[in-house]
Amino acid sequence: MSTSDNRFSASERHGLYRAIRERRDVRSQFLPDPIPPAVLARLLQAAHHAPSVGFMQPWDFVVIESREVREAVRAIFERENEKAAERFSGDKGVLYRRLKLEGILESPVNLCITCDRSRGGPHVLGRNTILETDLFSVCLAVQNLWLAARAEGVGVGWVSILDQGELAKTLQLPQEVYPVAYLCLGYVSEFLSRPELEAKGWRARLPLHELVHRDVWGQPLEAGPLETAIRDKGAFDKPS
Ligand SMILES: Cc1cc2c(cc1C)N(C[C@H](O)[C@H](O)[C@H](O)COP(=O)(O)O)c1[nH]c(=O)[nH]c(=O)c1N2
Repeated sequence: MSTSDNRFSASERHGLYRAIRERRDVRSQFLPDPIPPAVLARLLQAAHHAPSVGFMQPWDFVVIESREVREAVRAIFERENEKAAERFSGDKGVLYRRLKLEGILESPVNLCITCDRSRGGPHVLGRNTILETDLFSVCLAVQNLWLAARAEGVGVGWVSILDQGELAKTLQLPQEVYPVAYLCLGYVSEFLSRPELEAKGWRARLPLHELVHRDVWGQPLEAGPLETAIRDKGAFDKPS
């Protein structure tokens, strides 16, 4: 049996890597067109198939279409964003204030993915030592949904400039349920070819080879096949 017997076909692999490469955080390009229920259901299924600590599946999905609720969340954003802007001074502050960092009202659907920290009882397999693993699991659900959405042509924007207590109150979350991700979803006029924060000069993608260490932190990868392959960006853009 060859090592590649379990591989996806070339076109399936291309599709998966394409979704990873071309997934974007969307804020400005939302169209008002509704997302058909079958499409939204597939995205929720993708999220629900994420790995989770002890198979805890700690997530719930609050699907928000109500204008009133979205306006309340938008007001929380406005307050928090004003505070955030004050943390950046000079040119950075000017640039920050120019950035659009949410599409709460422009997108047709908002989705809050939560973590029920009490699900499955007090002792969850795998969560005894690292308590945050339930929150990590919810982040994986978010990423599954984000990638599936890209494949469906649906844009997703994560809004984290929110006071979590106020958000929980607005969404009437129970005490033990924590709002991990507030997402804006909708079809888009375009997916930008690179991160908007990079295009607008906020921050660039770091070179991967500088982030890969050998055996212990700080020990760079020596020149060799792995280092060469990592530097060959084309291999990721066009996987064989
Ligand atoms: C946990 C978390 C929280 C946020 C984000 C992401 C994640 C993972 N991002 C999106 C973020 O800015 C974006 O992913 C990067 O700029 C990279 O761009 P692409 O996602 O590749 O388009 C984000 N974007 C934004 O405009 N407002 C926000 O509040 C947040 N919050």
